[in-house]
Amino acid sequence: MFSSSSPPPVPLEKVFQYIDLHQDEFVQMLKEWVAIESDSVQPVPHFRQELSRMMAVAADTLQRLGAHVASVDMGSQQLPDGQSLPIPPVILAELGNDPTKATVCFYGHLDVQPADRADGWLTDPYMLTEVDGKLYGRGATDNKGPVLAWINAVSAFRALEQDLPVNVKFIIEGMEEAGSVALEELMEKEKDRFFSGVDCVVISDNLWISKRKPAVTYGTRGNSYFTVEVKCRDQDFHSGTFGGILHEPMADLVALLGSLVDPSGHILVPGIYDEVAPLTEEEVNTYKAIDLDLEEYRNSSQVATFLFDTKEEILMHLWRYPSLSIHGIEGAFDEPGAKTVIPGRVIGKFSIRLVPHMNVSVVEKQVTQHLEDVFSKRNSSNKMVVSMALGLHPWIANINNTQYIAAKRAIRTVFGTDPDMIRDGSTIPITKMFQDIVHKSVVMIPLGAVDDGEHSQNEKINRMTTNENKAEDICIQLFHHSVGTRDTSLKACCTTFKMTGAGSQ
Ligand SMILES: Cn1cncc1C[C@H](NC(=O)CCN)C(=O)O
Ligand SMILES: [Zn+2]
Ligand SMILES: [Zn+2]
Repeated sequence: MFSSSSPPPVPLEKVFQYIDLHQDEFVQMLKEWVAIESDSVQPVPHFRQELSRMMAVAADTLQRLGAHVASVDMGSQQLPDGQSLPIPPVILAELGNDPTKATVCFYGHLDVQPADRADGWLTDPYMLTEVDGKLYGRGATDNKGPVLAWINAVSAFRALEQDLPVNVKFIIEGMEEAGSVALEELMEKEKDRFFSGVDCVVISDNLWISKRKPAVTYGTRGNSYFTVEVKCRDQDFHSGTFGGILHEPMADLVALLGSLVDPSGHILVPGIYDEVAPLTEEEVNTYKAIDLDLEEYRNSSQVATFLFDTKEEILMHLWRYPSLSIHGIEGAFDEPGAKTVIPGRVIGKFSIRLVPHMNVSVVEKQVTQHLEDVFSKRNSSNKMVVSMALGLHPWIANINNTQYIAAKRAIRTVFGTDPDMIRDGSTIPITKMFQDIVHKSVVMIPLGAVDDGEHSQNEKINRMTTNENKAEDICIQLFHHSVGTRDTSLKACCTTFKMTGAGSQ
């Protein structure tokens, strides 16, 4: 239980001032972190070296803060082609272990999506560049900026020799963008060790849905990621000397991929909607309350027309219905020019975003069965292999949990408004592990803006969160807010930090 307006336990003005004065240093640090090409998606040794350098830099930063830091060796990853690559260590760091204080555990990741200037970046993706208060660079918003924001907030207290109102733990990984490889084993191992005593888990790895209104996130979709290989032989063919007498792998694959979803976005895999949670009227009302300007959303995403016309339908199809996306074809000819090849072996990649109460292994069976049915009707002599490369569960939180009440109160303090209670269509694999393995509930406090361009070209984070009511003023930014319920008696630690790099303009 909370007292509704207990004053913050430390004089926060000094902390805010410190943050304002040191923001250029924080941006400089982000620049150094962005310069590290910690790409976990492309499985090549160079990037894995960059990843371990990234984790070492972060471990060092936390150590200098006075944290007790462990870098946990995660072994190596076996790739389908037989190659083995090192997995970057996971950082487990602790600062403070006062049994009278609540313990907040922050999760973040320091790996990034691939980025290549040639993909259409206006600036070097690994060189943080500020334009009009926007800090462009790969990982700026996903997730290096937010991780640093949390570290900066702690460092402000340390620099001012102010007692932190909570104990803080950090778990920081380097494989999130690759599906958090091997993380589950670590969570099992640490559930009664590192995570014991944790009162609340906070993740800042998603975006607001609005440009104006801050948000708290209570659900994410899961993901089942499939590869479907169609093979005639390992080498390509000349289409002049073989075209006309072969079952072509690409033709099979295009038909298979074409059988997955209809033009309205409806997934064609039989049974796939069977377990989707039924929609209640009460739930529809929650979408009505969300601040989403469809016109602005369309414009900022540069999409002329979405599949749906209303805010409620759009939100439901992002958050509470599954979706199927086709990602690419390995082995296909994808260069400019008119090469006359018949690829001998191709691998299609697609994924289905999962929602409550869909089950990963049921979906795996349904998809495999569907593809086998479609393939067998083609009477192709090629070989088809379907496999599910990732199976990540959907997550939904109970928004009546104490940390949601705390998060709302923190946002009200900083922004003078209640947050939108949102879900997110993407997946943060660790969240469900916190729920199912460690039995800790998670609150997500997004720090990024709706137009930050996660995973896209010209990813950015804003230097400042601008509160509309305060126009050009430097606005207060939410960093960290926590409520401890360590004893049966109420213990509310309401702490609000300012930071650089949060929110939206
Ligand atoms: C790697 N991977 C494969 N399937 C799902 C993922 C995670 C990835 N996570 C995010 O983007 C977090 C967004 N803040 C995603 O949802 O695509
Ligand atoms: Zn992320
Ligand atoms: Zn990401």
